[in-house]
Amino acid sequence: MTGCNWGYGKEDGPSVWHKNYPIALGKRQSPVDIIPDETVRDFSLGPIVPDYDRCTSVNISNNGHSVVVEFVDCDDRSVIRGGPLDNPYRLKQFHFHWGGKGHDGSEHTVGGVGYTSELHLVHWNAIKYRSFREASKSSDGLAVLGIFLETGDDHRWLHVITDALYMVKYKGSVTDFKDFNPRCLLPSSLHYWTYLGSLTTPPLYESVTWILLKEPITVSERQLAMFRMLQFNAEEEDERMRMENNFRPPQPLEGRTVLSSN
Ligand SMILES: NS(=O)(=O)c1cc(F)ccc1F
Ligand SMILES: [Zn+2]
Repeated sequence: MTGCNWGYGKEDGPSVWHKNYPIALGKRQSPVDIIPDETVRDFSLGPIVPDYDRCTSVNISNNGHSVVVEFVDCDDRSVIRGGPLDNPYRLKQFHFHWGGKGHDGSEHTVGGVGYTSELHLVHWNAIKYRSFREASKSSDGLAVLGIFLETGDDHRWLHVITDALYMVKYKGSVTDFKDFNPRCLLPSSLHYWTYLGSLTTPPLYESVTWILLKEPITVSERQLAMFRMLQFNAEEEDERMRMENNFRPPQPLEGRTVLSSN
């Protein structure tokens, strides 16, 4: 598979991904609409424990679909454990999904209502698998911690990320991004919903244990607008396309149960 044949436009967006990625029509696809009254309280679900204090961020990049911050994942220096997870999962990267000006852009919705944006912290099961690539193809290979963003006051730490966005305006750009600890992006409560799902972009592998925090974090419209100055296209491409609405809409639950921590 050379190059990237999918996007978020009319011709290459989520409604046609199934043509090249038939798993898009599968039984454990993500995102989903979470209906709180239909979630099941599971008292055996312990707290989720993100342990990022020895994390090593490396760079920030524009991959033509989102802005991504990558971490050193050659050992267990930053992991998430507990909750529905049987093993610690290593932090690999985080990225965002967002909408257009004045429009929601989260992937998961709650009671049919979307948030302005959604942050995904992507982790992989290095106990059972030897690489992220191998884990990403395995049913218990990945754990993604999802955090909703709502608009309000400036987020005290998000500026560290938005200040770097001008350096990665175009697809394929990457720049150093050291000493960033994503702990500062977590809300105060770690209460969560969890369910078994998939990557929300091609290849859409059904390998993700989703852990969605119930409490959103607050960012300002001005901070969010900075994400929209990114572009889907590379610098040398003629067609300039603002990076926004890079989210997949909710997919059928297909009989899955969403569990609630409490
Ligand atoms: N949006 S996502 O967290 O499901 C995701 C994470 C990856 F590492 C790769 C593809 C993805 F779609
Ligand atoms: Zn994502």
